[in-house]
Amino acid sequence: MCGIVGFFGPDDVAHDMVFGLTALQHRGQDAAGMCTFDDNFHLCKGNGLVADVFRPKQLKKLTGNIGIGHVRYTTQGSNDSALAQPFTTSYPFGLAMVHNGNVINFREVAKRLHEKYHVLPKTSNDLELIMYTFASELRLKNLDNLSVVDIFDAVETTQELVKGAYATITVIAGHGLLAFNDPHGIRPLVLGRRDTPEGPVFAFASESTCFDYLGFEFVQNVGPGQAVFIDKNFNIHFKNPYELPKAFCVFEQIYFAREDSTIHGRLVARERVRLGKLLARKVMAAGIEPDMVIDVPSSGYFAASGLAEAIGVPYRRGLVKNNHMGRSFIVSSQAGREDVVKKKLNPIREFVEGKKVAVVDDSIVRGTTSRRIVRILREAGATEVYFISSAPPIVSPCIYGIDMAMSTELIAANYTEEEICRYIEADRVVYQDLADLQELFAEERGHGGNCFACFSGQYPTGDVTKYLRHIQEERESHRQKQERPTETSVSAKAPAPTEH
Ligand SMILES: O=P(O)(O)OC[C@H]1O[C@H](OP(=O)(O)OP(=O)(O)O)[C@H](O)[C@@H]1O
Ligand SMILES: NC(=O)CC[C@H](N)C(=O)O
Ligand SMILES: [Mg+2]
Repeated sequence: MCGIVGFFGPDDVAHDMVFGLTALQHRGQDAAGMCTFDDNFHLCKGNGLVADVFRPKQLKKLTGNIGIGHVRYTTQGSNDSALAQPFTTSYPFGLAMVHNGNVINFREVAKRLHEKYHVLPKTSNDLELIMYTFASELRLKNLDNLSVVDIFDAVETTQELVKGAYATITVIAGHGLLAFNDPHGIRPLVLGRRDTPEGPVFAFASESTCFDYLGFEFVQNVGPGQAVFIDKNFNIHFKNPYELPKAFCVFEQIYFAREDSTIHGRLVARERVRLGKLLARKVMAAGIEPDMVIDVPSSGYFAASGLAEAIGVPYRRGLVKNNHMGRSFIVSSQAGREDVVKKKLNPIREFVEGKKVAVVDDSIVRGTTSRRIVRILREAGATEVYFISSAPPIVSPCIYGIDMAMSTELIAANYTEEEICRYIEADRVVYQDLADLQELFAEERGHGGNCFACFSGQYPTGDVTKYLRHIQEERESHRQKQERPTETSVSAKAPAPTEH
């Protein structure tokens, strides 16, 4: 789940882009990159966080009033710095592109590019497939007199050929800034504007939180299949009117997106509180009577506060997060994830000692976090620990940009709730019901529809049987290179449940 930005205004954009990318750091920690254009492309990218990659020396070189940026969470290809985004190609015009998502028919697209256009991508990053497909279609147009219709036509063909999830931003050198979405609009993308005495600055970003930091006004979400083009005179053009998506990733609302972002009219923080309140019915039906509700920082907070309010039990922050640690789930190896979880969270003994604690997290995916948390809460003296997930059990792989492509690593795909409870050594485990989640996010409420594939196994992009296999093979080939097995690793196979 990468983060992307694109800026176009009267002055240099690199500083705004660093701000924007920093606000999106939660979407990707593997690599960061930026590309600006004045009379040439200026590209800076590498592995690490935004603050590591863009030092003042590099920023000075990123001149130009148009540019794109990326923070990467790898879902295709390796973690090698050569695969960091953006990517550029010199023909036609000079294109620089970033994307968030995952191309599922990557083998077919690569084959077509090779056979029809004799293109060989440099890396196995799926972004290259989107970029070269778009470039190959664009170069068939009248390049001496390129029109917006030509650009949108090339976008449309790209959207027909490339399947999966992709929110993209492209600099077309000398022409303008283009953003387009996959036909289902699975990933978020928003357009903002800031007026300055020198003229407007337009920006695209994965999440609206970027605009709050930078004093931009939110203009609109980029809808499913929609394309938006800002031309060199700062006129704005739309391919298709905005429509609500029918398959927006619900896991963005549950975990990925930042709480202060509003996506398709839904404030993420509010949705998480609602998810927490919704859990009350199940918690009460389970006969659980906690003395206090605590959250797993960071993403469990709003659901925990919602549940506490709904069941009338005090909420306390019972676990402290080391603010210098990032997210654990998006680390690419199991050893790395375990290391982050260990360093990240510490219980406040005096709050939890002698208490029956309901600990709320947004999700249990591989069980890395929950297992550790239950253990440290018990060590801190909690008498009972109930682990409560605001997401339903994750039983199916994601092929749209979350790196959980193999069902073998999803604990709920392999074990029953009782077995999971034993494995994480909790007294009770309570999951959100999928039906309740679907009701809460129901389309008729006027916010569009969602993709629930990781909970339901129903994929919105048609029959994906062969793509599931292709993606699994692709991920396995990279895992084998980078995984070090550890004692508690659940990545090769979900854990064998143990008694306690
Ligand atoms: O069952 P697991 O495989 O451990 O995955 C689920 C955990 O990972 C995420 O936390 P993360 O540390 O990534 O981010 P956060 O700080 O936003 O909560 C999520 O919020 C859960 O805590
Ligand atoms: N999570 C994402 O959006 C990843 C984008 C792309 N598939 C990559 O691996 O770079
Ligand atoms: Mg978490």
